[in-house]
Amino acid sequence: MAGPVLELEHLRRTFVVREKAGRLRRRSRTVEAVADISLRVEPGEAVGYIGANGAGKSTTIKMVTGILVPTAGTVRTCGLEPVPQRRRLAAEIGVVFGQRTQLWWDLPLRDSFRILAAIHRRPADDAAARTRDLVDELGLESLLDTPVRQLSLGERMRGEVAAALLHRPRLLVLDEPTIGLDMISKERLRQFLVAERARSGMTLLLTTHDMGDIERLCERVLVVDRGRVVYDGTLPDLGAAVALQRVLVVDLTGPHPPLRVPGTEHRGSELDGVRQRLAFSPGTITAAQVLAGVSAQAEVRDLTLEEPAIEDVVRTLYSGRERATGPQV
Ligand SMILES: Nc1ncnc2c1ncn2[C@@H]1O[C@H](COP(=O)(O)OP(=O)(O)OP(=O)(O)O)[C@@H](O)[C@H]1O
Repeated sequence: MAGPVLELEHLRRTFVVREKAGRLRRRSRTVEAVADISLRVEPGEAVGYIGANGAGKSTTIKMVTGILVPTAGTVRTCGLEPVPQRRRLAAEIGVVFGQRTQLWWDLPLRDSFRILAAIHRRPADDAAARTRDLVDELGLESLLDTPVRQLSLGERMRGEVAAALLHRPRLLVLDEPTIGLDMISKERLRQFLVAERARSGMTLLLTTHDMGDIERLCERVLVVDRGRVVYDGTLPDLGAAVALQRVLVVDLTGPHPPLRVPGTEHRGSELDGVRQRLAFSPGTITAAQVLAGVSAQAEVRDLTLEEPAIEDVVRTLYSGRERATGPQV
């Protein structure tokens, strides 16, 4: 089908909350979760939808997937109106909420897949072949007979992603898919998603607080703040706009004066310099070069690399806009 996968025009959603205003009185307050969002996503795009807590991401996702009715504006997902055409939409999209499950808690994974294939009315042989492929690619074979409640978080998330893709949706919506996962599980899921996109050409919409997810999976980034899109572009351009920095944390074998490595900024020492933090911009110098610079001066016992926090990205971006154009209200 031609046309955009997502088309949002002046989308708005408010909530009325009742709160205490004295001992007996209560008053209503309107929360503007999504203030005014317009955007288009074309087939095959991979879009990261990021922002601080409470920025309006989940509310947008809920309107896009037909869980919430907009207060104003329009939303079309795969050419459909999500709420009135929810059944047709279910055939076009797959959704994974990192904090919720679409699997049957007490049933073995295998049975959840069977039920979902039946719900989507897939022909038996097609459903079996598709399930086999996904089980294979996501390494779920040995888990098929395990009840979902006994799976680890990483295993369950792989099951959730398989369940969302069984009916070959055109759009996969992932809301915090890697939350709480260890590095290995995150990487495994990301690798699968990269490969699956290359195979199927599906469109991806992803919310996350993990910049690693964005880096690996998304070509386009939308930053939302207080219910509005404040940035729409590539991650490298976002990095240039807010000088996204990473921090290399090194533990040395003994006390050491502050390290001076060209191209980095010393961000502090602890325990007489046993632990030191060096900030750098990945566009200017690589982590390996920073490490080489440190190793030339001191013996490194351990190291970690800190990704920039999305909250910092948004804060920097927003304060930059306020300085440049005045507050956006
Ligand atoms: N059902 C609701 N009733 C009242 N207020 C709500 C409701 N859902 C969301 N909100 C409010 O709307 C705002 C946006 O919430 P939303 O969940 O969309 O943010 P988010 O960007 O997804 O945040 P997070 O990263 O924490 O998940 C918040 O202030 C939230 O408290």
